[in-house]
Amino acid sequence: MLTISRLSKRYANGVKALDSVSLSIGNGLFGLLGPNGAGKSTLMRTLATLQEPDEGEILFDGCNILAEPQRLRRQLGYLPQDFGVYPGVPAVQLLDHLAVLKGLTHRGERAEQVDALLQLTNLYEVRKKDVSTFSGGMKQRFGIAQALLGSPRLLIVDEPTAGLDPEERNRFHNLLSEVGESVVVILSTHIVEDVRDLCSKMAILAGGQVLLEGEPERLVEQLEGRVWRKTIPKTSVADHRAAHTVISTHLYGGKTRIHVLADACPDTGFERVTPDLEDVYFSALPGQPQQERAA
Ligand SMILES: Nc1ncnc2c1ncn2[C@@H]1O[C@H](COP(=O)(O)OP(=O)(O)OP(=O)(O)O)[C@@H](O)[C@H]1O
Repeated sequence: MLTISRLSKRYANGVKALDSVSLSIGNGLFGLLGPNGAGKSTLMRTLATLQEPDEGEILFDGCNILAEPQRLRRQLGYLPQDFGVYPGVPAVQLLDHLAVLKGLTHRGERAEQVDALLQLTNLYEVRKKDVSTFSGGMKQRFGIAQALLGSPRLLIVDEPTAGLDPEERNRFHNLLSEVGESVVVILSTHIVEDVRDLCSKMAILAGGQVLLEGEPERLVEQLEGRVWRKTIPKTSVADHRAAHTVISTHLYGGKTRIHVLADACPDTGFERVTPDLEDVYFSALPGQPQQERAA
């Protein structure tokens, strides 16, 4: 169990990246969803003990990780948003090197674990290839392999699917959900589908604050019957925003579709739709209704 209490962080330039964040995270996959600049990476780096908060407390299975970072590091796997690889080094060799850095000193055990992780991430066939030549998806799978070295109990993955094509994202999702059966996984993302497909618990972070927290299905249920859709000319978007609680706009077949939150039919031409997690996400965000849904 990971318990985060009143975590705050202000950078030297005055930006308050975390503003009294409190969360309780149990086993399974936890999705931390938020737009760019929400504070997700700051929170991930803080949990990974790479930077310190100004205030707050983090307990992992009762251990205060800010006071004893080394205890957490022994149980931690971390896939940062950007990670570099040494050029000219085959995957198997790089993974072995990272395993040594992670404290796997027994050569035989290390080789066994490196092979098993290359198999798990479907990279065994390309293990002799230079990691710097890998595609984005292969690199991310390699990133998960290195994060799983040493059998961590807490796995932190920061925006792992950004830039992946649908097939690779799907493959990555399958891999994460397999891994999530045995460890606590925190997945930070700005992609709603990542959370919808994978996570049994989630929180929405924006402006350094937790706006909403719960089970995705329950959160969607709370919007049941209250989301309305209309296709409108682009020129009347502003009028609709002035008149209704527009939670999102998106283009569909070249036309503008809006989603509106209302307890009863807002106006002529609206049809009730089954809410989805994007509706939850956009209705929770401050600054709406400027949000644009992905098509
Ligand atoms: N080292 C830093 N110094 C100053 N400001 C920073 C620093 N790192 C992040 N910030 C600012 O803190 C806020 C939160 O950034 P953070 O990277 O944690 O958000 P994020 O949700 O991960 O966003 P993204 O998806 O764009 O990475 C942003 O306004 C960002 O510009």
